[in-house]
Amino acid sequence: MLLGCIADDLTGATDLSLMLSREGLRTVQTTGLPPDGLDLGQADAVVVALKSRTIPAAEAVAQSLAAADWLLGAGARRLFFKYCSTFDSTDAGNIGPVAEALLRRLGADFTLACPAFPANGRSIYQGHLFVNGVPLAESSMRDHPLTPMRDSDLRRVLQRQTGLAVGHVAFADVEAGSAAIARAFDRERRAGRAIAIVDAITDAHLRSIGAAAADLALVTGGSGVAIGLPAAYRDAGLIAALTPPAPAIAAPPGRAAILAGSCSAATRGQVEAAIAAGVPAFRVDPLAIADGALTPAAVTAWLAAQPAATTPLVYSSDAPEAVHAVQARLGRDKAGHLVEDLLAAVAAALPDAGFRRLLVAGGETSGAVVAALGVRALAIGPEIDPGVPWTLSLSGPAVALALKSGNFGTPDFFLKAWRFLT
Ligand SMILES: Nc1ncnc2c1ncn2[C@@H]1O[C@H](COP(=O)(O)OP(=O)(O)O)[C@@H](O)[C@H]1O
Ligand SMILES: O=C(O)[C@@H](O)C(=O)COP(=O)(O)O
Repeated sequence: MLLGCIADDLTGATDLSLMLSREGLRTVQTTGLPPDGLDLGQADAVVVALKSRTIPAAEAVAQSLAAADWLLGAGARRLFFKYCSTFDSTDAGNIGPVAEALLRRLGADFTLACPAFPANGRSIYQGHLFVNGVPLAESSMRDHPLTPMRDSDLRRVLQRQTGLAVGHVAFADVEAGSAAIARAFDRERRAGRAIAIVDAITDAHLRSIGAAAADLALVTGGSGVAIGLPAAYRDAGLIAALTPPAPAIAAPPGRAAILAGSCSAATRGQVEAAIAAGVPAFRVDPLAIADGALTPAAVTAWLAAQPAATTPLVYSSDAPEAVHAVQARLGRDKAGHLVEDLLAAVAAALPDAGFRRLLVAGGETSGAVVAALGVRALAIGPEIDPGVPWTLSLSGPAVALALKSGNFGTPDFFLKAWRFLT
């Protein structure tokens, strides 16, 4: 293994795994620390998916260090810390504290931070993150249920999370190419800055950043900044060759269902489009879970009762005002856990009910679902949309899973995803 990756949520991990495998690294993804005896085969990269984005910072650090130790023990020569392309975090963490701890563990004094992902509309200019052309703090991310992002300047956001000095490599250096970026890294390092936000607007910028980062023991960012790493590692002689990804995966036969626990704008649009197209849909009301009126068994029974030719949808996705009202009644974390636990319990019952193809929307939601299913490792299959592949379970029940980041995918994602399965 060359590259050991630690992702702070599950959909982020599949996003990164897709990028690495598409660019030529043989990649295996695990949920939590790899299970004992997992055959890593010829893997060039292992991506460990944690569920550490919104847990207390000290726990996120401890889990990330445990993953780092496992990966380094298994031979990793470089580490990658994957967080969200919208930099999802709070002033308490967890991006700063985890990056800081990983640097210390590696004995390294410098890394970069770059969540840009142009294929999904995330770009960074003069340290500010834009989402589909809108400053982060004016995008729908300002109303995220768990990590509302109210400052677009990533230098300020990150500096509030860490005692290390945060630096910046700006557009002019990035546009000038990998040699200029490498010089800028040196400049930042000599100035005592340990983490530099790096501007990037295009994939070409990200490839230049990758080339300049081949020597860094730790890279941090979204999946976008991984685009240039495989070729850079090959050019640096760290791996012999790039390996093209497998073209398709054979999904286990069985029924299909969609579970959506994301309240992000893209998912809400996908829910609306699916309902408009006639997909049978069940709306989960968090208050009904809280007062015991809605149980996982009732939802599972509803799914099983839908016509076999349909792909039913269970969703809790709601508009920001409705989410705020629920959170005011139940508390933010309790509301989140009630919904996650219900969808996870439903998912756990689905393989035995004949459902073997599941599309899950939402990072936290996917983490809860995959844990409940008992799936510990995933093979990466074809891309549905940028950042979202089909995956196949390598442990636990045989299921095909599309784990969709809340804000990814075209409006018809819930309708078209099935076409990519064989
Ligand atoms: N109607 C709702 N009211 C309050 N919280 C909700 C509701 N629906 C889902 N949630 C919670 O919001 C969070 C969404 O996070 P996540 O699944 O990561 O989606 P995303 O990928 O969009 O960030 C989860 O904790 C989920 O349980
Ligand atoms: O980088 C990204 O945007 C995604 O890979 C990701 O991490 C998304 O997280 P969720 O929106 O919580 O699914």
